[in-house]
Amino acid sequence: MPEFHTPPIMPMAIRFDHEQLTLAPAGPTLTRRMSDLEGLFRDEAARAAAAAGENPVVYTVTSSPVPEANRELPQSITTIMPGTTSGEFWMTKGHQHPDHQGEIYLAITGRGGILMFDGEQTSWLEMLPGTIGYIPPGWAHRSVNTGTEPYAFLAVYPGGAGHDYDWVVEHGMGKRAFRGPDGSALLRPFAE
Ligand SMILES: O=P(O)(O)OC[C@H]1O[C@H](O)[C@H](O)[C@@H](O)[C@@H]1O
Ligand SMILES: [Fe+2]
Repeated sequence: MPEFHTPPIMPMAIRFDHEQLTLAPAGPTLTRRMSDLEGLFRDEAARAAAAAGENPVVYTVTSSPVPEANRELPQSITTIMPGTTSGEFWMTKGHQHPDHQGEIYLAITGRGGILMFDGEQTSWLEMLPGTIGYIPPGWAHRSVNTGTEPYAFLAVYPGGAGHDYDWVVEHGMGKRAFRGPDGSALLRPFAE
């Protein structure tokens, strides 16, 4: 059998803690605060003011030890806090896979959505606990918390796909998700 790592990755069981929203054994984790999201919300001035003030945590990503390497299938739990910035729901940065490969998300808790953009079309998937969202190759993707509790999902993705954040800065995401009058998500044109 070919070996891709030193030491090789061995079969493993990964435990998901539904209360803590953690994986064990654990791999890398990251925390993204408002200061990490420059230029991504419609109201950049409001984002900058929040970053200069309390600088809240917007989301965390905790991974298993499976590496982001070709042919591996790493997993992560992303937890997005509830909130809005000038009415726009809190969200992940969003990225395109430089190597166009698909990805799946499984919603675990809370309420959210996946905004996808292929450069021409926008797609929006409602994500409730138990929903599996499929992201086809070539669709940039951003997750959004549309509820009032933390929204968490499991992602399983090809380890060699990579993360291109500049693509989203260059092309946008087609639409943005705002809190509508009744509290539910209202999609508006990206630049409106
Ligand atoms: O990378 P972001 O756009 O900030 O999204 C946060 C994370 O969401 C999911 O968990 C993906 O599988 C991760 O690869 C990604 O890093
Ligand atoms: Fe991805």
